[in-house]
Amino acid sequence: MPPRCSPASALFLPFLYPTLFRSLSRLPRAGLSTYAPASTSVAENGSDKTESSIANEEIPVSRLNPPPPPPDDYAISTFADKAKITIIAGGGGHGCISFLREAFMANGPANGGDGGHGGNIYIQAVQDENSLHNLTRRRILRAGRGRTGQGGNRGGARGEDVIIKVPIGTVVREIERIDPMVEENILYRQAREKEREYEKLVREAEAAAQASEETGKGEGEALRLNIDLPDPPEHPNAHKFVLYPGMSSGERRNLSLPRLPNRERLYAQPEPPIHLDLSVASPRPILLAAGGLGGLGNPHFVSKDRPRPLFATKGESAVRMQLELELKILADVGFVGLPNAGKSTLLRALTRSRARVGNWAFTTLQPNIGTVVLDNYKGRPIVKPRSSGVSSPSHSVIHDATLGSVVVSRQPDQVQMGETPEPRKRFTIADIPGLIEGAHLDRGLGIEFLRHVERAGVLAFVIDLSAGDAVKALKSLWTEVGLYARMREDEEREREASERIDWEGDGTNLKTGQMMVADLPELATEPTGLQIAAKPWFVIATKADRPGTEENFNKLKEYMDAITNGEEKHPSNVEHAWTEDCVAIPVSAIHGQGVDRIIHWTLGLLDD
Ligand SMILES: Nc1nc2c(ncn2[C@@H]2O[C@H](COP(=O)(O)OP(=O)(O)OP(=O)(O)O)[C@@H](O)[C@H]2O)c(=O)[nH]1
Ligand SMILES: [Mg+2]
Repeated sequence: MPPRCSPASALFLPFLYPTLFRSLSRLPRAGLSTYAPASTSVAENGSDKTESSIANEEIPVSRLNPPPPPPDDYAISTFADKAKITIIAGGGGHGCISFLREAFMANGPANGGDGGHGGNIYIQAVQDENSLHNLTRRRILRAGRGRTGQGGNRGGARGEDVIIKVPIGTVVREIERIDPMVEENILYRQAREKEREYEKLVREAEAAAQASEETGKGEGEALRLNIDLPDPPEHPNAHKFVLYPGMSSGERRNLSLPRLPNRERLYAQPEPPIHLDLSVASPRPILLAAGGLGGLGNPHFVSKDRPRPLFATKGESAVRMQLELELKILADVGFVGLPNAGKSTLLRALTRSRARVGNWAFTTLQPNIGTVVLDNYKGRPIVKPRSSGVSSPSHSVIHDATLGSVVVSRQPDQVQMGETPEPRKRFTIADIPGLIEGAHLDRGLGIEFLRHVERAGVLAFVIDLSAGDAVKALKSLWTEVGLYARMREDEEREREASERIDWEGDGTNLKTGQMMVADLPELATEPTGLQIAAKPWFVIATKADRPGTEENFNKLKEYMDAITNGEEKHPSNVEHAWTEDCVAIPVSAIHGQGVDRIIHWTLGLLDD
């Protein structure tokens, strides 16, 4: 692998505004070590090349300045961050009707096996997955059905379980559920009601006949025979039985079905609506849909009066659910920037990422994640917690060419024992496709990708100093981010409102169609946009190696200072947004310069 930053590249680096760093008090002195202060200013060089489209022809090809990907590069892996799937748990297998038959034993005892239970559907967040594209292709996932029981008391096999593996950061929402057991329970209650009414009528007729006999009118028998009763209602559970196919019509007429035993599902079906935020790897799969119970074989119904039951029960039908999955990548830092600003180059400079880089807009079409390794994989503690004030100067930042990553390390003799909390060993960065002005109107690639930085602890706005007014660029980026935050808050409120609506009763009252709104606290009235604007943020002013960028940086720095001092409003115009310590850090990602500052500054913000 070529070195991250070739020694020759320093020759091309006239300066990175050394005088401006003094105000960045958070930054350790050691962190400044990779900067090569220069005595000449590029502005003085009088170069008028300030367009972002300037090709980096004079910079040697390296890991940070890779040759452009071929136009027919099909190596881009598929990525999906949204999926709608239907899951169908396995139904239970039917119970078996069978009798032992042996030589000299034509009519042996009942020996039908029970049906197998249906398979369950689980979900699990795992490290190895990073996209939902597999699920978007499958759409319907079914667990295995339980097998029917067999003669000779052999139970049916259990249906196979399905485990849906999703990336960490997936949010699962239930949209619709059809649980046949709930419907069956409602029908059962209605059928029982009818049965009770019928039993009452019979009892009343019996009492009238009894009374007539007692008064000596002798009409009791006649009355009993002439009772004008409706046809007896069907057994409430009749549909749950499988009948012996060889049953004679006489046997069918005299068949009296028993009450079914109360059976609990093997695994408790989670209450609706399911809402999971899988923000950490799940140690065990989480149950989404429980399989149906297997039916009972005919030996379960043997009694003194019924030695040869000619029926068994059917397996339970299983739950079907529609789920919406949304992947919101969980990175510690989110890069937000205009297209071609240099985000992916910066990600390469900070991590071992192989993100695509190209001198045109929308090179990145899907999020890239990189990990900044801080402990050289040796578990050495490295960074003091922020509460101790300014970052310790005892840390040094080096570019580890062998690891290809930036490593921040502390001298072993300076490791202090008993430090709490445990120092961070790595952090992750999400690089998303560029945002353009009007992205909220679906211009460019839209603002949907912002969901991958929505949950980041820190936002880093990557601004190309050679592409015109940096302050304007920052403002327009924040406008898009602010609009996105409001849109998300609106969506969240709508979802919450719809979850509060409950149909009255258990469904028996559906005629009235009355809605009840649960007695919950009032919903917030207006979206504030604070969800994102309250996050700590800073600006990474990149391509600082290009000539004529210092003035632009100066203006940006002034603007950032004004925000910190309260002279300027937060660029998103959101009230109470984070304006504590707004800085702009100039870097030259292509030369790997300034990236150590980003690491230190980020660590400071993350540990806050
Ligand atoms: N001179 C110079 N060029 C840079 C620097 N950083 C990036 N570039 C160049 O800028 C161009 C765009 O870089 P990318 O990293 O692909 O930009 P991006 O922001 O990821 O672009 P999109 O993915 O399209 O949003 C490439 O030609 C890089 O070589 C830098 O610090 N200095
Ligand atoms: Mg990119």
